[in-house]
Amino acid sequence: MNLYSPYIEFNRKEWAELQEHQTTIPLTEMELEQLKGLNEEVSIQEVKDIYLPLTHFIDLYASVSRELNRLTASYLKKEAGPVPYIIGIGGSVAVGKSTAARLLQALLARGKNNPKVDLVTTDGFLYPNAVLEEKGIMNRKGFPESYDIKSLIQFMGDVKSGKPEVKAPVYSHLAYDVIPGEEKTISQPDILIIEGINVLQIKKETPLLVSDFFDFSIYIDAEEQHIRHWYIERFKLLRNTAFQNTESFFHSRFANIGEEEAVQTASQIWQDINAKNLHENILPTKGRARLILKKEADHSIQRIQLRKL
Ligand SMILES: Nc1ncnc2c1ncn2[C@@H]1O[C@H](COP(=O)(O)OP(=O)(O)O)[C@@H](O)[C@H]1O
Ligand SMILES: CC(C)(COP(=O)(O)O)[C@@H](O)C(=O)NCCC(=O)O
Repeated sequence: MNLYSPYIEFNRKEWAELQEHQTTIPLTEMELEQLKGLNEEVSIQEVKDIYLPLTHFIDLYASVSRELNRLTASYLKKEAGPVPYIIGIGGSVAVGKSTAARLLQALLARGKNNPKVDLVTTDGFLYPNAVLEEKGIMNRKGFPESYDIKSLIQFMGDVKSGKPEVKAPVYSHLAYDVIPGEEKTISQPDILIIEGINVLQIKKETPLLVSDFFDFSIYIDAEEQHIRHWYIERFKLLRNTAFQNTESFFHSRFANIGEEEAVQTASQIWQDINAKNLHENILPTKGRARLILKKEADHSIQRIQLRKL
């Protein structure tokens, strides 16, 4: 290992072995099966080797952060109030952010004192399709200009300040749009996970960045060829499920297309929109994450990089 690298690097085996020194009771077989139901995609081995050590590591950081908040309040003689520990998860479209976020939420909620763990995705802060159409940027959904970044920053500030009830708009992959009037209420969680392709981006128009509110950040990385394949597979899955729903934005266009045409369509959308966004706006944010999880073709995480500070 390069002693002067900004990262501490682990291969899968080294990371999994961190778990052996844990005193916390490991997941029971029944809990693992329950998690499988929640995250049918992630293998139990992946939970044991990667996500359990990650959960314990984040737990450690969160408990030190809580102690620092307590000591600060005591020194300043000011009651700090509840300050959520905020974890950001970034990475490409279809790299596995929401799958990892759901699993991490379930595992962290099992921690000492059963912390309240909420999960929000930045998709909800996309402008509605009507606005994207009006701005002529429907083909740039997911690019920085397609988000109401000021509302997202306001949301982050309200949550971090411990406001009792903070509302986040909700995006539907079925409708392919923000759901009018639908909101998710965040009520002083102990931990908030916020996942999205833009969580580590630097925007010049806002004095603060989304990541200024983070206590920890993760970038899920993979070779583009793998992510493209995962995107196409997800599109095919959606075609056979969500797109069959007449409510789906894509129903009329994609519900009855053949497999070959579905692959061609997904490949074109990937190339024209998501790959361009990955190169221009998402991959450049990888170095800002505290932890980089590198996936291989089968979604298994084989390399973990922890930025020293
Ligand atoms: N660990 C995993 N094992 C197997 N499949 C996965 C895993 N993580 C994600 N996937 C699959 O990859 C695709 C993209 O995952 P998703 O969580 O939707 O990505 P994102 O939220 O980054 O867009 C989905 O079809 C999902 O089922
Ligand atoms: C809404 C999204 C920007 C969010 O990305 P994700 O949650 O998939 O990481 C993306 O799924 C998307 O819709 N991109 C536009 C091009 C496309 O239809 O894939």
